[in-house]
Amino acid sequence: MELEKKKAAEEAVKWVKNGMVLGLGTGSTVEFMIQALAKLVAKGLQVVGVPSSERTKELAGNLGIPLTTLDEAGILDLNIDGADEFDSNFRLIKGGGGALLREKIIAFNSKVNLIIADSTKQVEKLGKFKLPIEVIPFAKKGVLMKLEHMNLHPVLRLQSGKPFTTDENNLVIDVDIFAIEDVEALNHTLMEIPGVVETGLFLNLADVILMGKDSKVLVFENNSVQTSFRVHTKNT
Ligand SMILES: O=C(CO)[C@H](O)[C@H](O)COP(=O)(O)O
Repeated sequence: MELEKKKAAEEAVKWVKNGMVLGLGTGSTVEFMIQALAKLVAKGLQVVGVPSSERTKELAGNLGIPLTTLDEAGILDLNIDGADEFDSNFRLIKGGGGALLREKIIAFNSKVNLIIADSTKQVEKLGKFKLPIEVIPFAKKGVLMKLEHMNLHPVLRLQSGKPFTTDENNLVIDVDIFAIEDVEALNHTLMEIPGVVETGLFLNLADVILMGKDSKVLVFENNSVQTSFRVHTKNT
């Protein structure tokens, strides 16, 4: 899978043009992209990036990619991010790395959202991967009870035995949505629970998905909302 991630990441930087303001996602696939981007920057490409996490900020900064904030940047030209799952309607589950809130804010503020993924991320039905939900600590107990009541089998995410905290100092609760048919309605319901800040369901946001498949990269373009894929195969 590492090769597929790297292939997709290397294809993604071909979308970057001189002068662009870029959203920089989070995760191992994005890290391959940041390494490829840093090489182009070292050769003279002029871009500025808005990192979606402290982890990405550190890596991109260390590799010499000029960075700014979303406040400074405004609307971004191109956002490149990974995904934990995607389906044929370009709906994503994200947040495996816990950066879903900033990632979704960046995606919403970007002209084009390019998703890079290995082939294990393509699913017929969303939900084998648990859906992350970012929650304000004060609301933890009530949100857990509500999610339990909704039969979503919530689990508070832990790290080294302690509650995992996001870059925005919130908690993450992972839920099982595999039995859910209408994820749009689910997302709406989840967002109405007081204390829920954001969910890892990225709906109507992905424009293009570059999926590494063996030594190739498949390009899925979302020309209109909720249409099936147009697929081109590129040998890279
Ligand atoms: O949403 C994310 C982080 O919050 C990542 O994009 C997602 O977890 C995929 O990660 P990876 O590229 O390591 O498989």
